[in-house]
Amino acid sequence: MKKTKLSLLDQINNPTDLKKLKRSQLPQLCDELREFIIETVSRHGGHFGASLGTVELTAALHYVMNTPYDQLIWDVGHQAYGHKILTGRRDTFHTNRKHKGISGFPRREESVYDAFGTGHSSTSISAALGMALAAKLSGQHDKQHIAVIGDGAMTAGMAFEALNHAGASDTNLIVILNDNCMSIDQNVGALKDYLTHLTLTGTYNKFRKNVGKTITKLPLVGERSKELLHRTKSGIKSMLSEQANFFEALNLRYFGPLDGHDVLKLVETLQYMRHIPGPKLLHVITTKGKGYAPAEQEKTLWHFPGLFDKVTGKIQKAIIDGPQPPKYQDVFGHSVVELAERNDKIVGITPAMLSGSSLKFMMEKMPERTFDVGICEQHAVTLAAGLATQGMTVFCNIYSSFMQRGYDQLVHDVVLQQLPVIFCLDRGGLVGEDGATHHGIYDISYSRCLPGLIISAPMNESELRNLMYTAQLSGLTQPFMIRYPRGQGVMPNWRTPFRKIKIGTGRKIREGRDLAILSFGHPGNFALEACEELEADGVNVALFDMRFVKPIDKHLLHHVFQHYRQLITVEDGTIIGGLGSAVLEFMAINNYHADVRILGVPDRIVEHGKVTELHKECGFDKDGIKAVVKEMLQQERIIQKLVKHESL
Ligand SMILES: Cc1ncc(C[n+]2csc(CCOP(=O)(O)OP(=O)(O)O)c2C)c(N)n1
Ligand SMILES: CC(=O)[C@@H](O)[C@H](O)COP(=O)(O)O
Ligand SMILES: [Mg+2]
Repeated sequence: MKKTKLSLLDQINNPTDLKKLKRSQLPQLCDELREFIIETVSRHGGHFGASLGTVELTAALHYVMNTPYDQLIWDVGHQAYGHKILTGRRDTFHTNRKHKGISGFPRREESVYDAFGTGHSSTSISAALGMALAAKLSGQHDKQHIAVIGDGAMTAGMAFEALNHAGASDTNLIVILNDNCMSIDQNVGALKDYLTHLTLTGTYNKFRKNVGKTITKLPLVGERSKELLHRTKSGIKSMLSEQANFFEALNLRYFGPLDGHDVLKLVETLQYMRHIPGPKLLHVITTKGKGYAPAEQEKTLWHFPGLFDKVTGKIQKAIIDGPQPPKYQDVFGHSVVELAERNDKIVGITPAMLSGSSLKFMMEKMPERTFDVGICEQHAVTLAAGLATQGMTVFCNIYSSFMQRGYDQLVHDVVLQQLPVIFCLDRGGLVGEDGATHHGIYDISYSRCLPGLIISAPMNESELRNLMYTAQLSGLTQPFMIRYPRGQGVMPNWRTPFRKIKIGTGRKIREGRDLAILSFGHPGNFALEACEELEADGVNVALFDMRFVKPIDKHLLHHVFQHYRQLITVEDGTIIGGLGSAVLEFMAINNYHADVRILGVPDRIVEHGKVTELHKECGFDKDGIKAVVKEMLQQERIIQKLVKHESL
């Protein structure tokens, strides 16, 4: 049987194999790598456009650099599929983001080639600089440290903090700025405009590089020639560019802008750069979704398209009968527009998640009152605080895990000044395939300890609307947090009339005799299903939706502890410091005694997988709740029998 010729990609199980290729073979390798990513993501899902945009850069980096000795860090990491495939994970790549499969982001524990775990943006330069300083202190002067960071990730404060330090540290650091003019949505801000200017006035750099090459051909006589070289170039720089290059102003040697899809040019440039000491920045221009027309044309949609037909470019839509409940994010997005249409003090803020949060609806309708601030959560929070001091009603929408980035601003700028900012924390709870970096499971804990912060979670879409409506009513004098999960709610007919909710009140969902469940947010629906199924087995369980974890409904808790000996709390968040802890605190303070089980996310790192798999794994899905009810009641029966026996 004719043996099919192995493709180049099939021959590459690590970068050592890659280095065996002739340079002239690299363009073909890139074509094969791009096709492999398209094929696999079309069938298995995952982030898409970003990895297509870095195919050539990935191949060039692993061809030139001595990975894993040289440290290579991928910022955000959603663009590292090519890196994973070339570093020994080609044959497991189909398990990407799947339960017990490889992660969708670089992970140190997954591969020696993953120098640093990423997932939240803008950490790469700091991490690479840390590694570079360690190498310098250990005398590893030949070691390279490369941070690949996008133009979106470069807008974050910590990227600038790192650049500020890098420019003052004489280390072997290469920052590669992958500039595709995109974040998830269009990139925003003055830096984006500057990079465009830099790209358009590329003359300076090309000319400087040619001058540089000519001079370096002169017989180098040590420092004298280097000094001459540097003086000549700085003279040229001031002559050619009316403004100094921003990065050079911070003392990073700037190279570029370079065509980020010209793999041979990238190889040549990286080889040249790796021999130049000190911090450097290579500015490459790429196209997000490169090589797959639909992804090049609709970059935001193809950032994360889901499954698709790679031939037709048709994205698969789940076919489910009957009316479907909306995504919570869309309920937020449409409801904030409804509220803003009747309250002109309302403004909206998102740190670079315009589409993800659905604040895009408000941007479309009232752009002058909607602010996409870039990947700048810290700035978003304090911007909101500033707006609130002037009487604006601010809906600041930040994914729960990304809010971790703005925690000090929440404490210092909002809570300590008791400013009435409304924080809508989307992706509150386990998120699924994005995994540990993106699970929004600490927000209940990290906010419950803050004085004067109202913390709420809707059980469904109608409740979300009512909480949003209540929060924006005039007279709010405290910060107000509303957290809700990724994905759909439970109400196809969700556009219910706004209704004011009394802050700090829970609500009884169903009566019960044997045991009471206290839920917070969307998991109340899992508990309701469990109660209804248990009813069929003659088990009669009460359900209360707490709705607020701060201020907690003390009246309701007194009622529950006075009528039930067994309680279960359910929340989509860590069990440390969440609703369950609040209930136990109340029980102790008021000297009640009951058998309380706390269901939620256990105190360990929860990886990636379908969100239903993770709910099951953590034990707070419908079946998990049912099992705990039965076990508790069984235990109660045994205790009752023992007590009865002893009394005879
Ligand atoms: C702290 C943080 N905020 C927001 C995000 C969500 N996010 C993931 S990728 C991305 C855009 C990144 O843009 P860029 O760095 O330019 O990479 P590109 O997708 O263009 O390759 C954003 C906002 C994140 N991962 N981390
Ligand atoms: C890479 C990244 O951080 C974002 O793309 C994130 O994965 C978006 O999450 P959602 O899909 O929940 O909007
Ligand atoms: Mg970008």
